[in-house]
Amino acid sequence: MFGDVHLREVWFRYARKAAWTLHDVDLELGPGETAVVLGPNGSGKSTLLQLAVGVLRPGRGVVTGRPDVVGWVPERFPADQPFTARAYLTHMAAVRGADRDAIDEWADRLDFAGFLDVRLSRLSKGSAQKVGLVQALLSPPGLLVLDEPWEGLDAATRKQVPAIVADVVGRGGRVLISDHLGEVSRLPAARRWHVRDGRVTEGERPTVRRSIIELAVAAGHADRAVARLRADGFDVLGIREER
Ligand SMILES: Nc1ncnc2c1ncn2[C@@H]1O[C@H](COP(=O)(O)OP(=O)(O)OP(=O)(O)O)[C@@H](O)[C@H]1O
Repeated sequence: MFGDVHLREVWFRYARKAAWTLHDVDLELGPGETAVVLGPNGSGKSTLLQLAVGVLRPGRGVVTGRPDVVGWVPERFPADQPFTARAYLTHMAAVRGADRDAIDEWADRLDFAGFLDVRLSRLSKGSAQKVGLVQALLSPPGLLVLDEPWEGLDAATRKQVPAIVADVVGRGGRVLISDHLGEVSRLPAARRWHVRDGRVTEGERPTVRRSIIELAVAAGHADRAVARLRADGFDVLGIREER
């Protein structure tokens, strides 16, 4: 979990001799940090995210410090597969060495439990996106990459995105999110990376000054306390058990 994910002098193009889609990209994202990637359609936001995930390789430069567990939710979950959501997620949990209970926990949290036994190809776009989100969260990711998470999801799940981000950064993970709907206001403490003309520039760092308060509650009440704090708009940065 330690250290920055670093895109070092990264250049990328989709074909040899084509124009560079991104060039001179030098960015770092540290543990506990969130960055929102902003930019017009076709500017290269998804490309940047896929370079960070490792599904695209830079033409020049290198990405270092990528953690072992990377959760990636592409813009569109590929739902044309002949499995039920549960069979797919069970397989993904086995591949990732994740606890199977995580499937039911996330399905409950995202109000998706009733769809677990439906075939992926029969799910609505919003439900398929939830499967994509759950597979990315089965093992707590050191880097979570969400491509336009607000777009495919229903309103109730959209509201949960900041809490999911808070969970990941609270465990020392990093989160990278693209956003062309202007939903970034839901994440006031996030850094902003602007993609334009193939370059990525950092926006002004958020200036929200925060006070960090540590609380202790009886272990059995932790979930309820966290839910209430989040409902009141507070950032819950982390939860740990007393030894
Ligand atoms: N597989 C590909 N092959 C060739 N060109 C591609 C490919 N994927 C994307 N591009 C091109 O690369 C550029 C950047 O695309 P990208 O999808 O990264 O932009 P984006 O900012 O995420 O766009 P949007 O907001 O519309 O999702 C665009 O000109 C796009 O047409």
